[in-house]
Amino acid sequence: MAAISGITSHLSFTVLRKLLSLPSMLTTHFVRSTSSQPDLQAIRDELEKFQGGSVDLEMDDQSGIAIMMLNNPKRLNSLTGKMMVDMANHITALEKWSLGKGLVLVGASGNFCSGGDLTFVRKALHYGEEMAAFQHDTLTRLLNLPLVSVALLQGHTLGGGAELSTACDFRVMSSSARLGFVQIKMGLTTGWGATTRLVHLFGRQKALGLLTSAKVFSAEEAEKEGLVDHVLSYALQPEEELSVCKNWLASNYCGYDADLTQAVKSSVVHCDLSGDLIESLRNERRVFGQFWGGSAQRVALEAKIKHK
Ligand SMILES: CC[C@H](C(=O)O)C(=O)SCCNC(=O)CCNC(=O)[C@H](O)C(C)(C)COP(=O)(O)OP(=O)(O)OC[C@H]1O[C@@H](n2cnc3c(N)ncnc32)[C@H](O)[C@@H]1OP(=O)(O)O
Repeated sequence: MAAISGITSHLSFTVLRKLLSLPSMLTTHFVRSTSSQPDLQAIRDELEKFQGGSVDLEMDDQSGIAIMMLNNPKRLNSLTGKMMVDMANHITALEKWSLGKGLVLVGASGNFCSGGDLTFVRKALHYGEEMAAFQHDTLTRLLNLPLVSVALLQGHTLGGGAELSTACDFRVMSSSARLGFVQIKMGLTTGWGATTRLVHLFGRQKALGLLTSAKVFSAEEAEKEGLVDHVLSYALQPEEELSVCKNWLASNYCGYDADLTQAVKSSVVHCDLSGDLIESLRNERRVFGQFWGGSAQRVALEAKIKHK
């Protein structure tokens, strides 16, 4: 959304926005359908019946970085209903993790995720909008976690797997991996919110191209298109790539106190969601006031840091 300066422009924008009743691009709360409010608890109970695989979470208080692993390797980590519920539960735990700074979303056995588990998909053809409602809520919460998140794309990242990758702040890709939004080839549009996130991430034209072409990108092509933030060296083995990705996250984006890292991410999310510059600046001032004169600032001043 183009930057708007000045109070008057802002007021006219706010009025225009209300007149056009433009929906905010992303919301902190699950986007409620006009027809009814999905009962997420009932959907959770139903999805849980579709067993297979798991999503596992390791939270390392020492480093402040958690690893969330999609664990259905015989089926290339495609997601069953039970795995969707596992992921939602882990995100609830991460929302409360006071020592958290970062999250790596990875698939087991050197493969990210090849989308919805087609056995689950075939059994749940009556349950599409409910599944989508649950996944929209989960992936919006994932994207808005007060942590810096990165998806490690190895092997195949297809369909819903590609959608999962858009619900992280960054994407790191293995040099031999492939990434594609193939839903249109499956007779579908996106079911887990990626259309909204792709337009927000890359703009309308690029989002439209990704979704209508169903192109499957190599790592080199994905990097050239700006779809991923870093491509790993060819020399690495799959098991080495997770450790390299965790170090990439730690050294680039999780080098400072957890409370500061969480405050910065939360302010970025607040601005992104509010679509109201005055409100966002008000929130930013409130957060700034929490740290000004605090211990971290006093230690930094004492250290006479030179930012060379
Ligand atoms: C909202 C979600 C969205 C939707 O529902 O609309 C979707 O994500 S739909 C699913 C989109 N994904 C796919 O269509 C991927 C289908 N699979 C493939 O294209 C290939 O498996 C590929 C390219 C990922 C890998 O091919 P390769 O030849 O290297 O391996 P295999 O095909 O032999 O796969 C190994 C093993 O994994 C099983 N598998 C792979 N993907 C899925 C999946 N999505 N669901 C369930 N099982 C999957 C595959 O069947 C093989 O198992 P096997 O027992 O040997 O048959």
